Amino acid sequence: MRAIDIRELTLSFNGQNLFEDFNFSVPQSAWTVLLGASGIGKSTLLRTIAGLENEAKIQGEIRHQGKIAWLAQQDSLYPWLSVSDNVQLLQHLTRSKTAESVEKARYLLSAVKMDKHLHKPCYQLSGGQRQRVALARTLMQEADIVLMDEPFSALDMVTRLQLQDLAHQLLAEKTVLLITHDPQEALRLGEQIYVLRHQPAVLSAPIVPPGKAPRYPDQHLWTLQQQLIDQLTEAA
Ligand SMILES: Nc1ncnc2c1ncn2[C@@H]1O[C@H](COP(=O)(O)OP(=O)(O)OP(=O)(O)O)[C@@H](O)[C@H]1O
Repeated sequence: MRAIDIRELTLSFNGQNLFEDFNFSVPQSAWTVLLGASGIGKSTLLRTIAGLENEAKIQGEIRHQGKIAWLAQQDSLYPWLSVSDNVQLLQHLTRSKTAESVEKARYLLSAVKMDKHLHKPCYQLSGGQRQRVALARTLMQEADIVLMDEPFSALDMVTRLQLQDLAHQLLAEKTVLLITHDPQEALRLGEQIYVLRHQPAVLSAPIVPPGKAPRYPDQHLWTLQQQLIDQLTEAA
């Protein structure tokens, strides 16, 4: 089953086609990863899928099954709101917090190991802690599809590995489309990995790493990583 289906997408800014007759589909309940050179159009594609791209000229068909949530590199938490209220942002903004939503936020914050910080304002958190809260907020939305735009890229390596594992565990049933610049992250988490190249953008053949995610580097993954790096280098 396809969760996202893009047919014959042509998308341009100021007459320049980033995508032309572009076809792409994302299977349900799996992690699909997109890599590609800076400026190729990855974030634009994600915004287009989410219906948030207002400035491009867009033709073609974009379908998705179910509700979409978004997790980005810039966590967009409200710095002066508490951790708990950031997770209940919708309820906070619409003044519809209930005992149930408070409990659910607490449960999700415990899942991301942030329940000790429920009442802290978010400006007091580290980058890794903020991304944990952002992940809990994404989970609070109970979306079927999670679009991730480099959510771990600003983190140190150890925190990044921890959050990759956590996100993978907590989003196991979801359809995830992840954008990253990191071939190793792609190979750790992806069930299918594509590289976007050229302008207008063209998709590579999918790379399907063996075994279950999250994976740990072995000889075969190193070889696949080199393959991805070669494709990215060729595209640069
Ligand atoms: N609103 C806009 N108006 C004009 N051009 C835009 C607009 N948004 C994006 N672009 C251009 O579209 C191209 C693709 O941008 P996009 O952010 O999608 O790239 P990307 O692959 O996500 O890059 P990066 O990896 O650096 O984040 C870039 O050349 C960018 O300048």
